[in-house]
Amino acid sequence: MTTYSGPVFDMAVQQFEVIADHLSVPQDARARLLIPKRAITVSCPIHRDDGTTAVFEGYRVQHHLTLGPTKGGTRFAASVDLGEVAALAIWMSWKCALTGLPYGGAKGGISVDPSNLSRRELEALSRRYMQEMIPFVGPHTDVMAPDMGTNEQVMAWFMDTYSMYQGRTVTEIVTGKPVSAGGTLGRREATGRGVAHLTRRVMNEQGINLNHATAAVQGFGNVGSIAALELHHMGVKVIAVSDHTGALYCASGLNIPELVVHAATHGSLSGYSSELAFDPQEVLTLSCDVLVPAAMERVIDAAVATKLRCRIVAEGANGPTTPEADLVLTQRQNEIFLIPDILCNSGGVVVSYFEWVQDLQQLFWEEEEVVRREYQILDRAFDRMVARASRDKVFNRTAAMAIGVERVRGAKNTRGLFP
Ligand SMILES: NC(=O)C1=CN([C@@H]2O[C@H](COP(=O)(O)OP(=O)(O)OC[C@H]3O[C@@H](n4cnc5c(N)ncnc54)[C@H](OP(=O)(O)O)[C@@H]3O)[C@@H](O)[C@H]2O)C=CC1
Ligand SMILES: O=C(O)CCC(=O)C(=O)O
Repeated sequence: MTTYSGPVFDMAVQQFEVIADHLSVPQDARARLLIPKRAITVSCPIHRDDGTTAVFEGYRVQHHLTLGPTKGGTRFAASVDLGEVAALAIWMSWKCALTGLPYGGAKGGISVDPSNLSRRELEALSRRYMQEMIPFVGPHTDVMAPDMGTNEQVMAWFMDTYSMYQGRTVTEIVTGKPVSAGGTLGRREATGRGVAHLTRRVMNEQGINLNHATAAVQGFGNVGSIAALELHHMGVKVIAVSDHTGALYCASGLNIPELVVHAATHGSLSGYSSELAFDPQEVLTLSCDVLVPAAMERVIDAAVATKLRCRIVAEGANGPTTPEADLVLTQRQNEIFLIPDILCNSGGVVVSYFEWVQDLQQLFWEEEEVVRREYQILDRAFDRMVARASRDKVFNRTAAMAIGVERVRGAKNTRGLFP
């Protein structure tokens, strides 16, 4: 029995069971690997601008502490609940283990639609959330970062709130901060950049000419917009993009640099062009070389997976593909190459790790070095996944997760029963 529930948590469990079966993990050892170590639920009251008081529920789940502090983003979205956050924390563990980072996984969030808050309300809520979390986080316990609905500014408020409590500046308490507040060069771009780097690698290995290739991107936030921009700079025609306000399509390729500026200025893709407007449902099943889901979980179900008309799925989002869709994609793996989320979007946490290391040492790197080291770690993890998939004759997600789960399991077994 567990306190966690919901479709996203169920999905994390289903995925884990596939890996546990593959690795022949005994039934009585599975809960120890899967069930999170700690879950914190807090209520965050704030004064609204109209003088009323509102209370928002916040969460933080720390999956395991076996390899070091826990690490993971903080999501502000209406969908957030304990089950979703727990699933995301579990996925962070496999991701950090796959890439060889000295972390367990964590994730947090507040059940709130941030677009309904003024900037003052957002600051009050961010500060209150961190204040409630102070007893449970720390640079060597649990280090937060951005995720959906949060950004560098929110991280700066988190860092400032924690630091005021400590009576000194503790930049290493969160990553994804602005460079002016102890952040690293290259973190804002890191996730999308990593998605594009791995996509280019697969295109090169599959003999797909980048200058003739097309891509469709769902989600135009931090991950989706940077992935689209990087692919555009590599010569790929990005023919469709979407956010929650709608989608845009242009067969000869969208002007991505202009769209990035539009989205930054207007807060969404809305209002860019009515002539290019397109059905958002169609973005995932467009005929293209690369599909980048970079928004929500569970958008590729079995029905969508059957209809996919791309050659590469580069999972920028966490958990965009359901286990039922994985069965379809396993059957279609000769046609469609999957770059699974825990590898594809891991550039974000890899550069967060660099930020934490730089903050601890107070020694800062050039952006070139950040990017070079990011790609080196991604390439190594990619090589390991491909070798494992070929050795065990399994789907890419199974191979990537098996490496992650195995590393956590190995560390737990070596340390003994209790960590
Ligand atoms: N930020 C990071 O470093 C990392 C993020 N991720 C994952 O990447 C995904 C995106 O995160 P991030 O880019 O940071 O989040 P953002 O909040 O910056 O952007 C999310 C984007 O998704 C869009 N969106 C939301 N719902 C829908 C929908 N139903 N259809 C189409 N678009 C939608 C949003 O639109 P709108 O703005 O209009 O609401 C926005 O463009 C998440 O799964 C996150 O967990 C993974 C690794 C690291
Ligand atoms: O940068 C980090 O620490 C975590 C990023 C994140 O939340 C993720 O990879 O899903």
